[in-house]
Amino acid sequence: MTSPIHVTSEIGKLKTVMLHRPGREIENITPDYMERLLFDDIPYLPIAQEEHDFFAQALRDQGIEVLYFEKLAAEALASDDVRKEFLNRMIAESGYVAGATHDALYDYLYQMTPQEMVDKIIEGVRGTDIDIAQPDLQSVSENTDWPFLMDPMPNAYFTRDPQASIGDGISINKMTFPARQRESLITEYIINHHPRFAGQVEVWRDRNHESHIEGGDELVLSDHVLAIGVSQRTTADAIEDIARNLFKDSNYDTVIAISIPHNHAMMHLDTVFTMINHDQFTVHPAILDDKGEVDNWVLHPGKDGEITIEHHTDIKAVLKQALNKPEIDLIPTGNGDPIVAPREQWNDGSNTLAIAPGEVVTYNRNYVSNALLKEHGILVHEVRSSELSRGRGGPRCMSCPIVREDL
Ligand SMILES: NC(=O)NCCC[C@H](N)C(=O)O
Repeated sequence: MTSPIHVTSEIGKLKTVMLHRPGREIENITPDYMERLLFDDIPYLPIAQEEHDFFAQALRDQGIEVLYFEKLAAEALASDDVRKEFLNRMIAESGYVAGATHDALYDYLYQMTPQEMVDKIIEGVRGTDIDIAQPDLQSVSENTDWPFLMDPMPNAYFTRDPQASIGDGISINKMTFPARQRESLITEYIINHHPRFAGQVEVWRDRNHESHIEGGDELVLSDHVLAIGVSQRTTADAIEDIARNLFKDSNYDTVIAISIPHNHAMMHLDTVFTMINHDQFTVHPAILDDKGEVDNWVLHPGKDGEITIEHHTDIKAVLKQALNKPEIDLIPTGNGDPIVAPREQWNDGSNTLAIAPGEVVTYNRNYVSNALLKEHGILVHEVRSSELSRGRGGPRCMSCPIVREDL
C-alpha cells in the first residue's frame, strides 16, 4: 500500500503540502487577548491573506500541490454522524461538556454547511452570536469578561505544529497551550475520516497524552533520523514516548533531542534550526555556546523495547555521524551579528522551508540571512512577510509537508 503521507526528510523535493489561509480568526485578536492567543501584534487580515496567497502560489509555481487544512476538515466531516461526534467533542474541548450552552452552540453550528461550520469554529464563537434560551450557571457566572464562548484559533495558519508527517505516518500532537490544543482535534478528524487518509496512515503518537509535543520541534533529518527540540512546547517525556513507538514500528532508529531556550521567540526548534540541504542547516547563534555547541541527547533502540540515551554537546559531530557526512555547514541567522541575528530570528530568519535539497522559501524581510544563504549556494525564493510574521512563524511553520520525494 502506498501511504498518502510520505516524508522521509526535511529537504526531499516537496510534492504536497497542507496550509491554512488565515481567516476571520485573525480579526478576533485584541490587545487584551493577544498573550492568551500567543500573538505579539495584530496582523492586518486583507494583507495577511494576500501574503498567504502569494506564498501558496510560490509553492504551486514549483509544481507543489497545495491542500488547505480547512477544506480537508470540511470534507472529512461530510457524514452526518461524523459531524455530530466532532461537534460534541469540539464543544466539550471548548469548555462545555453538556448543558444549555453546549446545546445552543451545537444547534448554532450544526445547521451550517460543513465548510461554514469549520470556518466558524476556527474564527471563534462570540457570546452575542447565539441565544441561550434558558441560561445555565456556566454561561452566567464564568468568564463574564471574556467575549468568546468558543475561542478563536488564530494560530491555525501555522499548520506545522498540530501534527508532523514522519515517514509513512504522522504524530497528532497534544499541544502545550489551550490556545492551540483544539487544532489537532481537527487533524484527528482529517486523518480518521477524510477519504484521502482514512485507514491508510500510521499514527505514531496521538493527542491523548498529558505530555506535549509540537510539529515545529519535529525535524525529519533522514529516513531513519529525527531531531526533536526539548523546548517550551515539547517535553522530554513526549520525545521518549514517540521515540519508543517509532523504534518499535518504523524505520527510525535515531532521535537527536536538542535543548533550546524555553521562551516565546524560540518556542520551537524550527525557529532556531532548520535543515536546508544534505549537509547544510540554518542556526540561530543564540542556541550555541562559546564553543559553538549545544546540549543534545542521542536516543537509539536498546534491549527489550528500552532506549539508550547518550549525552553530547558537539552538534556538528552528532549530525556528521547521524547523517554520514564528512562536513556540516551551520549557517548563522543574521550572519551571526549580535543585533541582526536576534532581529531577523524574531521574524523567523531561521525558519526556512526547504522545497528541494539546497532550495528554500524564506521571508523577504530577513535580507541579511537570505544573502548569506545565497553565498552558501542555496537557491532562495523570497515571499512577502509584513503581516504574516506578526504571528511569530515563518515559511516552515506555515506549511505541513504531506509528501516529499525520497532523497
Ligand atoms: N513552528 C513554529 O514555530 N510555529 C510558530 C507558531 C507561532 C504561534 N504564535 C505559537 O506561539 O504557537
